[in-house]
Amino acid sequence: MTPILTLDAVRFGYDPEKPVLRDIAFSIHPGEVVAVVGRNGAGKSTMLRLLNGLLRPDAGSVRTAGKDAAKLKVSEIAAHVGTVFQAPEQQIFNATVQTEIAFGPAQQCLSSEEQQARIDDAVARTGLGEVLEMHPLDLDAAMRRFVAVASVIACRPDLMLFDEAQRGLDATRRSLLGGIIAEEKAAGRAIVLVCHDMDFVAAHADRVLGLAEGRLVVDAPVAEFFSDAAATRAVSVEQPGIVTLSQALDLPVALQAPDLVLALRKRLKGGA
Ligand SMILES: Nc1ncnc2c1ncn2[C@@H]1O[C@H](COP(=O)(O)OP(=O)(O)OP(=O)(O)O)[C@@H](O)[C@H]1O
Repeated sequence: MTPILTLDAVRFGYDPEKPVLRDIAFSIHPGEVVAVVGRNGAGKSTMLRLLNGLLRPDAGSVRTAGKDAAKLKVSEIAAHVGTVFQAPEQQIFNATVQTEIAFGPAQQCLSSEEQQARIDDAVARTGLGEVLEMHPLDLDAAMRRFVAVASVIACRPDLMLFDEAQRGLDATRRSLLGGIIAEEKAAGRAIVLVCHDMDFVAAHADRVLGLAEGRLVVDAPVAEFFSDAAATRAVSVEQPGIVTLSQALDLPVALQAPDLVLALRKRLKGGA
């Protein structure tokens, strides 16, 4: 399968003499949900900015949709890579929720019917139907986040970057965001989550990229990563409670409560 995006031997430093990221190499394929983890300052947000072209590597290459990203403008990369930034107020610039969500599809070569269909779909899936005429910055922080999410999903990019998009959301909205991630994955789009919340990673990611000391020290399927104490230690994250519990019960690694319940039921029936 052709990757959506490939990094090869990427090095970057805000001061080129002091690289924040070194020798970074990985590819992202359609339908993957990839979590980027690591301690504060490990370089996660910097890596996202290399993926969406806001930063350019000092060495190495980024290929986006099969092309050398060095030859693409940020706007050309944005047609393939959409970003929900940590602070949505930094990306929101329209006076109503409706016009904010409509902005992206209007930049694409789409019929007005297709634009409207994408806007309606994004509004319905993010639950913003009641606030379309409001100024996005008059909404609470969680709703503002969903305005940013709706603006990105309405563009249907190949790859979406969510920088701590789950942070501060209540259980209902976390579940709404998780559902959107699953729907986008099912539609063959890829998602990168920069995330400090390991329960969210366990529930929604397929694969983990772990950064430490500016290097990619983990690239593993999520269950394998959380089962490996040395790997979680290397990137300074804790195992989610559900993984600790399944290991304590000597069951296969569960990433969500229903998996654990299933494994327990199987054991009680004498099946495991
Ligand atoms: N605009 C900038 N100019 C100079 N240095 C920066 C800039 N942005 C980040 N840094 C530095 O680069 C390093 C990596 O920062 P980055 O924000 O990418 O880490 P992070 O893993 O996303 O951290 P956090 O988990 O706290 O968000 C840190 O040492 C940070 O201080």
